[in-house]
Formats: sequence, structure tokens, C-alpha cells
Amino acid sequence: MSSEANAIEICGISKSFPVYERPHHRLWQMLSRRNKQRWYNEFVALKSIDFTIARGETLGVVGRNGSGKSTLLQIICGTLTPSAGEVQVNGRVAALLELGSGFNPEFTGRENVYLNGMVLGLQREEIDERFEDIAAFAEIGDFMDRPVRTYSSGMYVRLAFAVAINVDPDILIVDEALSVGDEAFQRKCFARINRIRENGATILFVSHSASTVIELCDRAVLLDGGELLAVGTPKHVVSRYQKLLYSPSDKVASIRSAIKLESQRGAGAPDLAATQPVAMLAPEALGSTEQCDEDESYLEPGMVPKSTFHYDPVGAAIRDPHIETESGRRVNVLKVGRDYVYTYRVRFSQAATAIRCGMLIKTITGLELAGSVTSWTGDNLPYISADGEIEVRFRFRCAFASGSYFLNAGVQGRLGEEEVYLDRWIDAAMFKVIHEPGRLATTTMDLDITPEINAEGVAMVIS
Ligand SMILES: Nc1ncnc2c1ncn2[C@@H]1O[C@H](COP(=O)(O)OP(=O)(O)OP(=O)(O)O)[C@@H](O)[C@H]1O
Repeated sequence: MSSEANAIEICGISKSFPVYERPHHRLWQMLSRRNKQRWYNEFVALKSIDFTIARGETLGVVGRNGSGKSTLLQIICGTLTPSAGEVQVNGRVAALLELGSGFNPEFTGRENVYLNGMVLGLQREEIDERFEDIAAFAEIGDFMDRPVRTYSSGMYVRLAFAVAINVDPDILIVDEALSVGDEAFQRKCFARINRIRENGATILFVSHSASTVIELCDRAVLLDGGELLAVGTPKHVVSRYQKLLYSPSDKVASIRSAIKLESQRGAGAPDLAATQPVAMLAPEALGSTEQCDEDESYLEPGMVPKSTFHYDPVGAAIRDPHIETESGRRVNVLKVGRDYVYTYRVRFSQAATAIRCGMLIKTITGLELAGSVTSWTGDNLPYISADGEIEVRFRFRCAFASGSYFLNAGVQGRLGEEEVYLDRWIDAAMFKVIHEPGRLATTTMDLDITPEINAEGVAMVIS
């Protein structure tokens, strides 16, 4: 099956794991090999995956948690054996899989660099030559001569990345590793990945970040429940991934089948070589997915922040912070360009004066994007009695590009002479904005900017 034009050929790969209901069943299984009794159930993590990756291609792998991405990458790297099927890998693979793999924790960074380099096929002298570059890229200073078990996760990734990119890989596999480490380091890594890519290497990139996949990859695949659901341009695949991710749970099954059907119809045989043009899919194939598109916005009940921090309240309590449509329907998956209301109630247990209520919208990294207060001085809410309750409403236009956002809520006021926070919640609520094909915003804010190109005196509006 092998073709030299392909870096990786994956043919009918399946992978099952034994799952034991009770820990001692594993032991019983070992002891009962001869009498053929089975003490485990099989969990199928990958089901008949077929695709090829051309040399020099950058492929994004997206999918919900547990969809089989890491399992697939581990099979490609050779650290897991498939239960069925074949993988053909042409070239030297350097992989950055999840933290904890690759290095021996008892050895120093330096020793691990040599070990890793040799595993990846370099001679000791070659590693000697590259060692300074590796150390300079990793920026871990004296930690290079300390055992890796003493490293922070950021240091670990720095060193692992420094090794992986300095062994001249033919194939570089990156599994979300870049999400650890500070932004400056992440930028440096992306710049280096781009250089590796320009030099003709093949890159496999697993990411949950839509914008990264769209920016970095030539093509993408969507895995779901161990199945290859879609293959195509990054934008196309990411939009299908986001539909799955953000759809209400009762619609997931129909959206999943629509995507699958669309792939079968539009893309033909499942073996999609990179050279094969990506079919643009028939609109009717999406069926219920289009129906979901027509919903302006909806509520994903399980989508609540896990980072909520509630300061001790003094004299008032914020209740039920949430977003709703103007007609009062609760939502947390929003559409760009539409108006919404962020609202909460405040119940006072002490009388307060000069009351000001506030809100703040932040990105996932904590970058503050927009905020508002009901007034700067509190003069529009001069007094509330001890048993009073108010409703606070902040109407806003969703001017954010696709992604996740977090909301704070806070109430300030005077108890006697002193101005204090009466109640304050960090990450009180969250929302997501769905990616909409055709929108051209490139960063966090989507201000509906209309680009225009003037060519030879003729004005063209880009639509
Ligand atoms: N050794 C194992 N034994 C049993 N089940 C496993 C094993 N390894 C993985 N799985 C299961 O296989 C499925 C796919 O796992 P995998 O780690 O490949 O998913 P993923 O797409 O990488 O997920 P995530 O985005 O959360 O990292 C999951 O349901 C996982 O629980």
C-alpha cells in the first residue's frame, strides 16, 4: 500500500482496550487465561480508521474529549499497537505527546536529551553539536542538570519541545503540548513549527483551538467516538467539530449522522489522500445541522465554569448570574452580532447606600475584554433597605469571535461610611460564541469589519 509521496498511511486501524469492572478482575483475568473466561469488557477507542497524510502536509486532528485523538497519535508513534489494521510511517518521527511521556523522571534534563536524541536516531556526536541549541531553546537554566521529576510542567514541555524540534524530524507530532507554558514560549514554538513546516516536514497537530488549527493546518480530520467523521479543509472540519461540541445534547446524534453522511457523499471513498481535492459538501446533507444553525442561540446545560470563585459576601448576595435573550430565554451559546442580556439578582441582608453593580467579560486566558457598571458614583441607587432585592441587567451586543468567554459579577456600596464590595463573583457564568462560516474576524473581537480592496480603480466589497 505504501507510496513514497505519503508520510503516513493509516489503513483500517482499530484499537480496543480491556476495561475491568473491578480492580481484582485484572488479576483474575491473568489467572484464568487457560479456561478462557473473560473478566473484562472491550472498549473500542478507534474504529476502522483510514487516511493518508502526504509528505509536507500539516494535518490538524480535532475531536471532543475521549474521541480517540491521543490513541491514534500513539499508534502512529508506535507507542501503542493497534488491535487491527496497519500503519506505515515513512521518516523520523518526533512526538510531543501528553506530559509524562518520553522522559525518564529520575534522569537529569541533560541525560534525557541524550536518551531522547538517541531514541530518535541521532548519534552522540550529533547530539553534542545540537546540545547548546536545545538548551538555549528550552530556557530552563540550571535545571538542565537536575532530575526531570523536579521540573514544573512548563519546564518539562520546554525541554521536550526543544529536543523534538532539534532532531530534524521528518514528521512532528504535537498533542496539545503547546497549551502548557507561557504565551511568549508558545509563540516561539509556533514560529519554530512554521520553520519546520517550511522545510518540508509533515506535522500532525492535535488541538482543541479552532483558530490554531485553521491558522496552522493544510487539512484537518474530525474524530468522534473513535470514528473518522470528517476530513477536509481546516475551516470545514472545525465548523463541523464546533457544531458537535456546542450542540444541545438531544441534537448530537442527528448532527453526528449528518456530518458522517455528508462526508460519505461529498468526499467519496474514505481513503482521502492529501492530493485529493476536498469536496465541498452538499447543503442538504447537513439536514438537522442546518436546522440547528437556524436556532439563534441556545442553552448548553452542562456548560458552567469550573473556575468560579466567590468572595465572602458582606451585606448582599448575588444570585443566579446568567445570560438571556432579549425575550428572556436563557442561553449560553451565542451568535455574533446578536443582542443579549447578562443579568443577576442581588438580595440585601444589610441596608446599603451608593450601590454600584458591575460586570466584566474575559477570555479564557483572563484577558479583560469589556466591562460596565450601573453608575460610577452609585447616585442612581442611593439606598436599599436590609431586605431589599434588585435585578441588574446589562444589555450587550455579542461582538466576539468564536470561542469561550467568562463573566464576573460584583456589587459595591457603602455600609456606613465605608465603601466595600458587598458581593463579588469571579467567573460567575460563561458563554461560547459559535463559529459562523463566512465571518472574517481574525482575533477575539468581531466588530463586523468590512474589508474592501480597491483594484484598478474599481471598488470591490468582499463578501
Ligand atoms: N488504556 C486504556 N484503557 C481503557 N480505555 C482507554 C485507554 N486509553 C484510552 N482509553 C479510552 O479511549 C477513548 C479515547 O481516548 P483518547 O485519550 O485517545 O481520547 P482523546 O480524543 O485524546 O481525548 P482528550 O481530548 O480528552 O485527550 C477514551 O474513552 C478513553 O477513556
